[in-house]
Amino acid sequence: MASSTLISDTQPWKDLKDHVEDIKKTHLRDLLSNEERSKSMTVEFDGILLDYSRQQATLETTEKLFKLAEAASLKQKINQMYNGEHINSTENRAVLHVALRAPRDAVIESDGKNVVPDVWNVLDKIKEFSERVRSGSWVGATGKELKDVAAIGIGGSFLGPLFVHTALQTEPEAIESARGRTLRFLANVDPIDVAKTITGLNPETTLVVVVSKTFTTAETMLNARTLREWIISALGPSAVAKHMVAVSTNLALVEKFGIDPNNAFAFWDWVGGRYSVCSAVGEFPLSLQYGFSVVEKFLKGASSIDQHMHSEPFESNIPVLLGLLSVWNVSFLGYPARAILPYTQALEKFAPHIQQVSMESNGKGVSIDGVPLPFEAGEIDFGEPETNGQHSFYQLIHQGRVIPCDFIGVVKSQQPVYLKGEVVSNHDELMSNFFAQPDALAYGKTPEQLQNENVAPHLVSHKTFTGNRPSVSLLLPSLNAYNVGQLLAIYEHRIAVEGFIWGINSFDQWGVELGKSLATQVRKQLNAFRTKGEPIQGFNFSATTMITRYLQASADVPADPPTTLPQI
Ligand SMILES: O=P(O)(O)OC[C@H]1O[C@](O)(CO)[C@@H](O)[C@@H]1O
Repeated sequence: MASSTLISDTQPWKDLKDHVEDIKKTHLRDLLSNEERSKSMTVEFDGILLDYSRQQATLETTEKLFKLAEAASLKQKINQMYNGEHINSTENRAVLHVALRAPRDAVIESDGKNVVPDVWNVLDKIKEFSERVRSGSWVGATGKELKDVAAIGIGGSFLGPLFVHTALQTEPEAIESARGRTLRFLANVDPIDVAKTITGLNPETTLVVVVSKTFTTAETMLNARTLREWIISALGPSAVAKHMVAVSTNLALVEKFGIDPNNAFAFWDWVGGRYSVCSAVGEFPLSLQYGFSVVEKFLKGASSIDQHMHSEPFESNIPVLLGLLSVWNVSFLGYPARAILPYTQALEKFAPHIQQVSMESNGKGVSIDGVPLPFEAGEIDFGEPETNGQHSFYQLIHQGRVIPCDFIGVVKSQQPVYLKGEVVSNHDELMSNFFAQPDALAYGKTPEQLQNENVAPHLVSHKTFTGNRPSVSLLLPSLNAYNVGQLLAIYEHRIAVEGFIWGINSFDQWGVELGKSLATQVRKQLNAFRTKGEPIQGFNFSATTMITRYLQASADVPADPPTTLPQI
């Protein structure tokens, strides 16, 4: 274990700690009356507007945060990431998701090799293969076109692609290019998810894409074997070659599974699972559904933010500002959560994706050198598309705990609706809430205001809003593939910035291992009980009782059952 300095031991960290007292004396109501301050807290880049004037921060706070960035060597760490250094030190890997969306002529090196040509070889192969499937020149075992895709994968091999797919499903250009096609995702090992995925699909017209970086993830491999059985039982074993393809870094295991490695799409160990949506993990299924040209726009949007993140001074660098402010909220103001509130249904799956990117990256208890952190790192992320959340958890956000909020709005709706005679269009109605909520949180409502409104005295405290609740607002010009790419990259980089400041490794995930290995022990015992009647042993009283109860109550499950697939 090394003994490098923790960021909390540095003077800028201590200065910020002291500064909290000054900030506690302020109220957003007053801070927002300073127009100069507000003006300097808006940033615009490539059509995106960030307004962070509703943060509990003054210009002094941001100055101090920039000093903290300096103490954390933020610039050097960003450069190390872009230069392909092995910043994921516990796995001895580079972190180069930026190379996945770099222009064809860019040079990004990892271990002395420019990786961009490899990236584009795979992208070209994705383009070529998806065009063959989409044009009907690659057909299934019975000669029928493959109109439907079932992508099997979990975690980073699922959440990012699902978020992008959901965002594009209602986008006019994407709708046109996806006409007549279906893309579904199978993630959960729960057989109900298998049933939901294959319901209404015909094996004859379905292409199954197995997406797994390692090709060993228990859930994904069982689901892959299940859909292989679904194909084989309908079309025979030889159909697998036509109906199953893969995305993985482990091409040897792909072949062992029975998928022709020529029909596999590679990526590399320098792509973290949760940062892999721009690799074949997302690009291949999305390209099958929407065509490569749509996917390429998504990559270009992400690339634009990559360049901004790399070269823009911190004062106007959107991901850096967002990252620093998150650290301020979590580590100094003591707000452990963050609500992600997109005012567009198309971003329905954005918060679930960011939950993994953020919580798997920054949910760490030790520094990158293995030193226990004397402060909390990471955020609890949650969110809903609005205005649904307003009718669900906003009560707590307004009058209960303080939860810093990300308001994400879009200028032009993907699907505008105008009704003659209505006061505003449907999108204006939605956006009225986007503009109102941040101020409601910031200003609140005082007892004096309520008294002036003649509110009954016994209700005044119930109707009081303390305000002073921080948020940031991001306004996107529209939500096409390009903007979706921008949004993804902003959050990926913001989360990396937070980790760089906290001095943790945001690119490993050892915390997911323990539960997996305990499940392996349970799996063995379930099998031993069902096949040989062996008693449950090696667990504590609680687990033994629960497992035994489960097994006894499902004793009708045969020891060696015939293959059974969902019947819906
Ligand atoms: O792509 P794979 O190797 O199947 O892994 C899936 C997911 O499992 C994890 O390792 C742990 O949940 C994630 O980091 C990863 O995205």
